[in-house]
Amino acid sequence: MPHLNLESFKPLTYPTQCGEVEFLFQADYKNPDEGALIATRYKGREFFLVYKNGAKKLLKSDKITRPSPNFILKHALLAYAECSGSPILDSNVDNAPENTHLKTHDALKTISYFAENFPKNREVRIEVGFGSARHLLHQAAANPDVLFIGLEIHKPSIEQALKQIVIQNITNIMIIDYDARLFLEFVPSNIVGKIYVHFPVPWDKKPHRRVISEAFLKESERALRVGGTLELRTDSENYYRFALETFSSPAISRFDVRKNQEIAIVSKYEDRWKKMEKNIYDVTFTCEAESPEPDIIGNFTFSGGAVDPKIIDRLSTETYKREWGFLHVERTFTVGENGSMIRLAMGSFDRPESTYVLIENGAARYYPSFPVRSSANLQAHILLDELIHG
Ligand SMILES: C[S@@+](CC[C@H](N)C(=O)[O-])C[C@H]1O[C@@H](n2cnc3c(N)ncnc32)[C@H](O)[C@@H]1O
Repeated sequence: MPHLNLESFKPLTYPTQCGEVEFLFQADYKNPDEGALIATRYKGREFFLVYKNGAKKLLKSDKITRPSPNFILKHALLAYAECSGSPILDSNVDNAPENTHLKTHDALKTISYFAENFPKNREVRIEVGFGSARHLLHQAAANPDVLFIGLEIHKPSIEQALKQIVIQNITNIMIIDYDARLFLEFVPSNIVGKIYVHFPVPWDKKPHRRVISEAFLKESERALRVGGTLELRTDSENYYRFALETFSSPAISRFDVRKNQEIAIVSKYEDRWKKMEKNIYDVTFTCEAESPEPDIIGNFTFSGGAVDPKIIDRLSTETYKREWGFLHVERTFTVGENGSMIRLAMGSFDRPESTYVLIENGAARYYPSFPVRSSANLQAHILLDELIHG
């Protein structure tokens, strides 16, 4: 993770512009000696830099709002140090200019792109955790009429894929840096031809983090068109057994199992397992029925009426558990003289979302972007709205 180790941290006067980078405001931890978040805008992305005041004085990215590609973050870190006059002791941030491959691509999309206007004019295929992107690139080149959506959460893999998309001049791939477990809720019903889940992380010690789950399967079934398939390929005996159990629960669809089946393109992982002579399992789920469109109503605006800052402090001690999921205020911050900010975890237990709510002049809003518009997040929002308005 790119970071700077500073000799001393010097705050800015906000808002301020430093070249093309804007620094908008600073949110201090409740104990300001711990550090602060710095709201930053660059190349159309808004995110927080984090200053951590410990044995070292570190300036790095906030995990929740971290921008992609990495160039944006690196540039913002260096801009902060330069404009504030904070001397850098050491860092792992190079001063490399923006990668020209990344500059010209428009394959990288945000979740709001899909949430607002999901492309529906052609068959969609989704690859979950594309890694080296060998399979994704191969499939896209072989099926030019199909739109491929690649989901990944590992930034270097995303940058690699974007580079290859430009080099190979591929126009039918969209990449998104997003958790696959959250993404499917945004996909309209009955438009997906295939969902590939190849060699997912087995998470044997933390099975709740697995991509495959009953909820994922339900959403896949809704998004798939009749005859569409969800293809799990794994070398993990445990994951295979877990998938069999999970795939057995829905009543209306069927699945097939194959062992050591050859496919057209072999991924880096598959290469490795083959050399080790491991068994490779395919579990393929086929959708057999049309699904209705999802019925998610509501939005993420807060009702009017001033928010009492004292309530924010009280909220931070509790986790509110409900049948749809939970709401938990993880941290509170102060912003300037009268503002505050909270960091929340919310939504469903197996797909929690972390987000920030900024409170200025008694009015609350999510910052820098709305949570994902899932039914559990909307429920959590309704609860939060009630709580902060007493
Ligand atoms: C073991 S690698 C396999 C990569 C590739 N499919 C292959 O066969 O070579 C698993 C990939 O899934 C990604 N991943 C893990 N959890 C994910 C999630 N919830 N959403 C999207 N990608 C995820 C990881 O970052 C990693 O690149």
